[in-house]
Formats: sequence, structure tokens, C-alpha cells
Amino acid sequence: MPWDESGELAEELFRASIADQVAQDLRHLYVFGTAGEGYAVDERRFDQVVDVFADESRRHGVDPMVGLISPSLPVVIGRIERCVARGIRSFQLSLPSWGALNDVELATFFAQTCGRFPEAEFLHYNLVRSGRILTPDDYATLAAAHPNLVAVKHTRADYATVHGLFAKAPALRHFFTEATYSYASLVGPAAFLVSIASVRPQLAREYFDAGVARDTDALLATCAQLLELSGELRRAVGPGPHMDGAFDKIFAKVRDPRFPLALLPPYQGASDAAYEAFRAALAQRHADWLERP
Ligand SMILES: N[C@@H](CC=O)C(=O)O
Repeated sequence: MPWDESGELAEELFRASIADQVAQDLRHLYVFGTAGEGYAVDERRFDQVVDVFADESRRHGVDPMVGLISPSLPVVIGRIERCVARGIRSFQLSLPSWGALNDVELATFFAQTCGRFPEAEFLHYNLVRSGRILTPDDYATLAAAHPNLVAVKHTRADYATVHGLFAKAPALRHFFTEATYSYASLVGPAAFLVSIASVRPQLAREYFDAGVARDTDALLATCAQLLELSGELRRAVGPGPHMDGAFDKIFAKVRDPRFPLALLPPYQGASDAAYEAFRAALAQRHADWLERP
């Protein structure tokens, strides 16, 4: 999300970034993951971003997905209600994170979201920050209870977990980020959650297609490049910024140099120097990953 100097949505830049992604054939878009600062927005900004996102997505024929991150279940329910009133049907759920949910609390959370809104579809965002990583067995139970839980976004999964997900929760679509996608796509119907590869969407698409075609050589070669890119990014940003948005906004700025790097307070964004260092690394050592003029 691009914020202006007073922390308000930079609407024109936001609309331009949606249009850019759609033009690059990235059509499954969401707002308010970690990178989109779903944990940091107040209700006013939540509604404003949703309105702009839904409007611009629909202009391009894209179905908008909205992420929900809050330690308060009533806040999550209220956000779903307001989105449903705006015709939004796709949601991305994260577990409340103030304390890790136990099994009873987990069942209540899904009953009060998936169960309460049967007309909507839900993707679960499985991440350490939420305090509890759900397992293949958890997903088997939840998918059986909630047919409108349709997908999961995995931020990390070892090989045993990847196999377990495809075996125990095959009704769900499992999205993996760059490093895990290479392996997961060889052993099951993996979906690809584009992160650092977003600097060059065309190559992200080719990586996804290599997985669909089970082209091991292409997958491993691109995976190695993407791991190198991640190393360049970590070196460029250095210690300090730690929220996904600090990194993802650098990707957005590679696509559009006007894109601001600031995160909503109190979180620390990456610096312009970090962006310049990453861009220089791309130009010098990974030129394929820079859009050709
Ligand atoms: N940064 C992504 C997740 C991982 O790639 C997000 O915020 O959704």
C-alpha cells in the first residue's frame, strides 16, 4: 500500500500498481497481508483501501480478495460484514495473534468466520506471526467442517508438510512462495504465491508455468536465481526493518520508482538507499529480473 507523507493512501499510485499487475497478467490480487499492513490500518483506512481496491480491480475484471488481520474477532467480523455489503466475497484470514489459539479457540474462530459467512470464500494465511502454524491434520479437519475454506497461503513448509498438505487436505488450493514452490509443484498441484518474483511478473509467470509443466531444470534454475535475489535484498535492507512490507515495497518501487517505502507507524520501512542498492544489484548481476525498457 503506498502512503503519502501524512500516512494517507496515495490513491493514484495504488490504482497504478493494481493496473500494472493486471497488465502483467497477475489477476489474483489481495490487499492486507503482512506486506499490505493489514495489521496496522485503522477502520477508516481499511474501508478506504477496500473501496479503492475493489473499484480498480473490478475496472480490470479482477475479483478482489481482502485480508483480515486483527487480534479482535468482532473487528474481523465487522470488516467482513462491511466488505460483504460492498459485494466482496473473497477473504484472507489470519489467526488472532495476541496469544496462540488452542484447538477450541481455533474451531470458534473458523465457525465465526467461514461458518458465519457461508456466501463467502476464505483463504487462510498460515504464518508464524499469528502464533500458530496450522498442520495438514488441522486443515483436514477445517476443510471437512467448512466447504468455503478453499485455499491456504503457506509462508514456510518443509517437504514433509508439503506432502502432508496434498495428501490430507487435497480439497484446498495450497499456495507456496518462491523457494517452496519449486519442490511443491513437482509433487502436487501447487499454486504460486508471488513475492520477490513480482519485480518481473513475466518471469514469475514462466516460473509458475515451469511448475505446471514439471520442468525440473527450469524450476531449479529459476529457484536458484530467486534465492540469490533474496540474498541481495537482505543485504540491501540490512538490519532494522523486519515487516514484510519493508521488503515488498522495494519490489513495488522497482516496478514504479514513485512508490513510497514508508510503513504505517510504528513500523520501520526500508530506506531509499536500500532500494537503490537492491536495484543496482539487479542491474549489475540479475539484469533479467529488471523489466526491459
Ligand atoms: N508478503 C506476503 C506473504 C509472503 O510472501 C504477504 O504479505 O501477503
